[in-house]
Amino acid sequence: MADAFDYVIVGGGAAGCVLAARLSENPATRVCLVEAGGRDTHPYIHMPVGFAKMTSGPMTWGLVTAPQRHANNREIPYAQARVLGGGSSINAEIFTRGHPSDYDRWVEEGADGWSFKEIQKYFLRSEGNTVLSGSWHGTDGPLGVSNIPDPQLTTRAFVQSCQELGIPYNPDFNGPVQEGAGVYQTTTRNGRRCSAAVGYLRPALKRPNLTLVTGALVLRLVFERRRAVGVEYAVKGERHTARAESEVLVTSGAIGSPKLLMLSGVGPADHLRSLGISVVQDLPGVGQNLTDHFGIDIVAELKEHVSLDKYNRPHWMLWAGLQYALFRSGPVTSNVVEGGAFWYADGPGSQSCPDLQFHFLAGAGAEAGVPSVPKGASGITLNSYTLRPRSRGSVTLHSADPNAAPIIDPNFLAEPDDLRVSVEGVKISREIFQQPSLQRHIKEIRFPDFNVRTQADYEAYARQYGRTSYHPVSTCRMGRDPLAVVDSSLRVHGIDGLRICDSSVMPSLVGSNTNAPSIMIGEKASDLVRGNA
Ligand SMILES: Cc1cc2nc3c(=O)[nH]c(=O)nc-3n(C[C@H](O)[C@H](O)[C@H](O)COP(=O)(O)OP(=O)(O)OC[C@H]3O[C@@H](n4cnc5c(N)ncnc54)[C@H](O)[C@@H]3O)c2cc1C
Repeated sequence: MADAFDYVIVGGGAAGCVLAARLSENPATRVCLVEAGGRDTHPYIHMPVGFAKMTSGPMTWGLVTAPQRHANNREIPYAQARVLGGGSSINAEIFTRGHPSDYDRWVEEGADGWSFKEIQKYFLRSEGNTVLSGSWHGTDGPLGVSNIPDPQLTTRAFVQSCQELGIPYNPDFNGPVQEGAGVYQTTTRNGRRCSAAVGYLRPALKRPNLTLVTGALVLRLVFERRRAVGVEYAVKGERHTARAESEVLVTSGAIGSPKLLMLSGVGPADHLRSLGISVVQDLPGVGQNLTDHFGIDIVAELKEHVSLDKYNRPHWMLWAGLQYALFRSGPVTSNVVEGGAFWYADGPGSQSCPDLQFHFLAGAGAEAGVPSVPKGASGITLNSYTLRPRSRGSVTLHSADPNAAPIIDPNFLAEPDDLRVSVEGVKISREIFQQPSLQRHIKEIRFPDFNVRTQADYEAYARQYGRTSYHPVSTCRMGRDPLAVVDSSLRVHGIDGLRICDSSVMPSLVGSNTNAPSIMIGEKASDLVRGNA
């Protein structure tokens, strides 16, 4: 017999953990959270620097893109989390929230009630900032946010180089002004990562009305006529059913959510039929509109060992480990991607808000698939992307087998403007590296090398080296148009008892990293479900 709950939540990622914690606040509500990955016990998750070790391997789904037509037909590694906490357990911990105009645009795109003014309270409710306060910041929320205790020398040089280039210092990217350069705040507390699993779920797990099932791949949603009534999942090959007497809430992320809907018969009818899947609801937008930030890295070799690469050598690694174990300080408290900037491809004033974001990594070769410096040398990396790309891709099914990876086609650089803005990002990155504060540490910019000079060279570089920035969204877009999948209360069009409550519902990509916005969606979803919104 199936276990029965009021709510079954599919996917214990950033948004799913928020929802499970909020809905189980009412002791009379029975909540079940089902996660495909394991518990978040690995030490790399909790040490901020561990991010660099987790962009491939057992805590990811091991995905790659379809050949990217506009990026030299490369099949690009596509890291997405498969562990409790989802992306919030393996991400780079950068805490940014987008620009207020991103949310106001969502309203124009059909998401009534999601203007910045209306959703800001959810950002504030989630945020437990240990440094900043005032009308732009929450201090009491479950999501710990703090400053990087001891930014690397090269990070500080990066922020100064930006200023030398004319990009002003900004101590708070989440305040009234987004533009400028500074050191990111991170989702950490007391020198440890604060994922949604740590901040939200862990304290809630002691509640008897909250059931957590991990290592459980949800195979399909169960429908009675047009109502979702539960889920079928597999643990170690054994099948189980969890019944939802109120609603099924899908929070499987921008890749996992459309995949699960399509496996369950909700999606583009022709595509589903071609795979032998019976159609419950024809929704052509499921899996469409995939949007992601296409990040392009430049890498320099340093004259001396003044970046985190120094700690790749065993004796320094041991030293860093001891410092962290004894004092919770030192390089292990770094999220690696310490520095950042928001700026303009065509110069200040060219847009009403920045159209480029930069990430400075105090090291080289930290992430899977990114070029590095010669073995034994130390390096630094600067990544940039166009904040609001126009290219749209898709997630479709390879087969009706729930264990098969879907076809992920972000369609990077399909739109000429994305290439143009991206190239400006690479040029500005190079200029930042050429300013005095960083120049004094740099031996040689290795990627792009000195052969990259003309516009055509830069375009070729972007096509060859660009990659995911791990921000897929919009594959189950909120809205009213024919390609919208959910309404502004996150209910799936045409189906009862089913909502999608994660990054996949964003009407369009926000101009920043996407963890805090996904957590905000989880917060607002919890109010929509409880009828408090
Ligand atoms: C490597 C990496 C670095 C990033 N860096 C940053 C950063 O520094 N700052 C930032 O703001 N954002 C960052 N992001 C993005 C951010 O983490 C995501 O936007 C956010 O986690 C999305 O939340 P979500 O709840 O929509 O999905 P996720 O957090 O991905 O959660 C989805 C969960 O559902 C589970 N799942 C999927 N399918 C099923 C199924 N069929 N059955 C059961 N469970 C299932 C998955 O295992 C996963 O745990 C990064 C992401 C990654 C992957």
